[in-house]
Amino acid sequence: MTARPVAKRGQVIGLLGGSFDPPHAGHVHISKAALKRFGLDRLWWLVSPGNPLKENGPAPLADRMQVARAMMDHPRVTVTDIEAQLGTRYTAQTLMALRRRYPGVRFVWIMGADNLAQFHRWQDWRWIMETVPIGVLARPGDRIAARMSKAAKVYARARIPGRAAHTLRRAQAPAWAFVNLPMSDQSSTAIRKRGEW
Ligand SMILES: Nc1ncnc2c1ncn2[C@@H]1O[C@H](COP(=O)(O)OP(=O)(O)OP(=O)(O)O)[C@@H](O)[C@H]1O
Ligand SMILES: O=C(O)c1ccc[n+]([C@@H]2O[C@H](COP(=O)([O-])O)[C@@H](O)[C@H]2O)c1
Repeated sequence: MTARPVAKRGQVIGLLGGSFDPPHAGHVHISKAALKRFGLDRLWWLVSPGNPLKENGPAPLADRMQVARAMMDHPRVTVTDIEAQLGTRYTAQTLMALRRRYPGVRFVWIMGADNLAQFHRWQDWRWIMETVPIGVLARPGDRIAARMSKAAKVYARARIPGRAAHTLRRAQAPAWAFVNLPMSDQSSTAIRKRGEW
C-alpha cells in the first residue's frame, strides 16, 4: 500500500478511476485534457482493486501501480491505490469514504465516454450523479452510445456544454460535461489481446 494522497481544503480534485490493466497512453492523454478542460487543481488515478462489473480479475494491484507510476509522470497527477486502503470497490462507496476523509475538498468524477454509456448499471449511479460533478471525455466508438445513454437522458438538464466545461469545477451536482478532444484509440483490452501485458 502507498501513502494516502494529500489534499488541501478548497482544492478541486478529479478522480480517474480505472482498472489500468495495463495503463496506457490514452490514460495519460485524457488526464492532461481533464486537468485543462475541467480546470482541476489535481487529478488522482484511482487504481482499482477490480472493476465490480468485470468477471475476470485484473493483474496484481502492485504491478498495475508500478506501471501507472512510471507512465503518468506529471506534477499535478497522483497515482494511488486508496480504494484498496479504504476497502471500497464500488465508486459510490469510494466517494462516500473520500468525502468523509477529505472534508472541504471538491471531487469531480472523470471518465471516458464508454463508461457513461454503461453508467446506469453502476451501484447507486443516481446518487453519484447527484453528489459529484462528472467530466466525460470522448473515446473512439463511444461518443454516440454515451450521448444516447440512460444516464445522459435522465440527466439531460444537468449537462453543461463542452465549451463551458471549465465551470464544472464549481458546479453544483447534478452537473456533467462531455468534451470532445483529439481522440486516442489506445485500450487495455487491445494491449492484453496483443499479449503485451
Ligand atoms: N483511449 C481512451 N480515451 C478515452 N477514455 C479512455 C481511454 N482509455 C481509457 N479511458 C478511460 O479511462 C478510465 C480507465 O480506463 P480503463 O483502465 O478501464 O482502460 P481501458 O482501456 O478502458 O480498459 P479495458 O479495455 O480493459 O476496459 C475509464 O473511464 C475509461 O473510459
Ligand atoms: O460502482 C460501480 O458499480 C462501478 C461499476 C463499473 C466500474 N466502476 C468504476 O469505474 C472505473 C472504470 O473502470 P474500468 O474497469 O472501466 O477501468 C473504476 O474506478 C471502477 O471501479 C464502478
